[in-house]
Amino acid sequence: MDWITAKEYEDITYKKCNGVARIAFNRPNVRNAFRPKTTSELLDAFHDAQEDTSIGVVLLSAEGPSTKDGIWSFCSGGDQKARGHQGYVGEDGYHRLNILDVQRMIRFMPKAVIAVVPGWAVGGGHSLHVVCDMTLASKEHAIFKQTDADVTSFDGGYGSAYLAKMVGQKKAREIFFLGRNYSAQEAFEMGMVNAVVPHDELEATAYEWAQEILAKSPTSIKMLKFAMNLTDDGMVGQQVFAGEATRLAYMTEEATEGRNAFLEKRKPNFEKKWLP
Ligand SMILES: CC(C)(COP(=O)(O)OP(=O)(O)OC[C@H]1O[C@@H](n2cnc3c(N)ncnc32)[C@H](O)[C@@H]1OP(=O)(O)O)[C@@H](O)C(=O)NCCC(=O)NCCSC(=O)c1cc(O)c2ccccc2c1O
Repeated sequence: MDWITAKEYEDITYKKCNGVARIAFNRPNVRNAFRPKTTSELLDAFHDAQEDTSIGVVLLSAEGPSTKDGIWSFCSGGDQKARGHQGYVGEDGYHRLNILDVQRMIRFMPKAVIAVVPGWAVGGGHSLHVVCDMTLASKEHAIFKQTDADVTSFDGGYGSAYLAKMVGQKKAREIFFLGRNYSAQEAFEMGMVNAVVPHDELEATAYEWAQEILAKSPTSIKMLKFAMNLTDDGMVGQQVFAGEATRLAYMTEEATEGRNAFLEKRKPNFEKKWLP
């Protein structure tokens, strides 16, 4: 794989290769905890990947291991050192909970996003893997854990309610109420991980999965993602799906006729356009 750096950041790395974008947490010595700078950088990189028509799949991964103790992490959630009275405090002094913006970006972006989990996926880091379209986990090092109820910073949206749709209500409550550690294999068995992969093969496997998706029709992948989101996303899910339906409608003859009629100041002629 010939990854090319797309943009330099402080808290993340951002690379591209053959239709795949790889966005990776890069604070391994604090288990890849995120602070407002991290989330701003994530939003910027995800936005770039969304706009780039050569990119079809995004891998959300992590650099590592920690240079302090050699331990691998995906993300340990909000940086507790950056947490103030109302939320996480940015360099500008304002309090933010903007990881939820990142979740929505992943959820609503018209491209597949795969979480590549090389180690700890904890708290808000656990919620991030939940919101990604698929998850691949390191057989040796991935550990899934929910600490939200330990630190009074709970994700009442996708991180918990959507997780419950994924693994079942009883299991989701166990994950949040007990805050235990789960191995990649246990996470796979409960349905929140797609595959358990030997650590050395994790990144290559994620890239291969991305290449398989890239061979499919982009419109189909987008519409299928939004269709699967729709039932859980209420009116916003309908809006996102319907927006793409409108885009497809723009491509019809009748849309051209409607637009031309307006511009030519005449009545549109939709005769014989009532398709069965
Ligand atoms: C992840 C761990 C279970 C790993 O344990 P381990 O024993 O392997 O490592 P250490 O505990 O010794 O950590 C090494 C090193 O990293 C620092 N660190 C780890 N995690 C964080 C963190 N989240 N913030 C800051 N620093 C962290 C740790 O202090 C050590 O530093 P040294 O200087 O001492 O070397 C374990 O580390 C752990 O439990 N971490 C905390 C997990 C956690 O509670 N995360 C926050 C959950 S809440 C959250 O993420 C969240 C954020 C939001 O913005 C939300 C917004 C809206 C809704 C919900 C949100 C939300 O849930």
